[in-house]
Amino acid sequence: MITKHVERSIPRISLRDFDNRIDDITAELCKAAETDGFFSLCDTEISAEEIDSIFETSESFFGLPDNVKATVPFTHKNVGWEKNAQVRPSTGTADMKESYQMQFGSNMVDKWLPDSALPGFKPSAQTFMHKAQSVSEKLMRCFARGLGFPDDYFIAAHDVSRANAQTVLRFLHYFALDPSIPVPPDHFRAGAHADWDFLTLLFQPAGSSGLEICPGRDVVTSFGHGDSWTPISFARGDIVCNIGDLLMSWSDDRFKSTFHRVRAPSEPGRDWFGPRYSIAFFNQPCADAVIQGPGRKYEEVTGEEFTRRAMERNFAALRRKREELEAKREGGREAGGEMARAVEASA
Ligand SMILES: O=C(O)CCC(=O)C(=O)O
Ligand SMILES: [Fe+2]
Repeated sequence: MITKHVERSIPRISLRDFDNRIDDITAELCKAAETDGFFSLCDTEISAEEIDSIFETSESFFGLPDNVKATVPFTHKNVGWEKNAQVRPSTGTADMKESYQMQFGSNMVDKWLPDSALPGFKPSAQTFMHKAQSVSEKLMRCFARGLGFPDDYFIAAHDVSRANAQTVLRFLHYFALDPSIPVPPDHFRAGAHADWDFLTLLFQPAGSSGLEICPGRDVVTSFGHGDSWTPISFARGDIVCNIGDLLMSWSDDRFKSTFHRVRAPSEPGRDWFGPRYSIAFFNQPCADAVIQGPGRKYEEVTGEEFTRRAMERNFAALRRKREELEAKREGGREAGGEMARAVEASA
């Protein structure tokens, strides 16, 4: 599919003087959530230097040999390391990346490398997770207010001090590509998807390009997206945030969980072909959190059930995509056969 690029700008929201400005910030956040579902944050408690430093930590992890990273493999508890293994239903092909996911709770047992493998890694990752959680809790307070819930309603549902917390910090490394070898059009660094968490915080070194968004989704139960994409750039030290399917559902579809992707570089001279690093913090509900919007549009579900259904929808969409690709390949083989017969007949 040919990409149509559309200029849009996402709002930049300052968290300066948060306690005194909470109502103004709430209004800005809700407006952003109701439109494109993406916004960037500045003046947070995470400094640009802290973001630089966590990228050094992430690069040191990815610099380890694969056989060391493979000692903490990805599991269905949504933690651990994977490489070339995440297939998106939108593409049917694996993202060109590796990633390592960490959590706060008991799912991380045996999923941290020993300190001798990467001295200081675990405490620096955990310190950063707590800072990202603290920024997230400010946003949760505002979104609760905006929806008419008590201020600490979403914070309690995402309590990372509980053993059944599911919130994730994800380090991502998209591989360097050779500019002389064109990437097929259906291959992406990260294929189009919507996040199924409550709210995602994204960090990038300034100047890394590739992230694109495609707003326009009306209901959380639909899987499709349009074809008008907008590139998003990051100012140094800013955090780009997006609403996930869980908050879209919890707001009765008022706040939008928007499709996004990371395009592969395609034009030497314009695009960056070197490695790309990013960090995502996914706010996931505790397994026993009870989820229902103020207007009760969707039936009440637990955090565990919501996640299970989101994964099921994802796998069903992936199955459909695989069948579609298989049918195309069969069609291609048959058309190829017809062509061969036609050539034979005309020879
Ligand atoms: O790397 C990025 O910029 C985006 C990553 C992302 O969307 C994800 O992992 O869900
Ligand atoms: Fe995402």
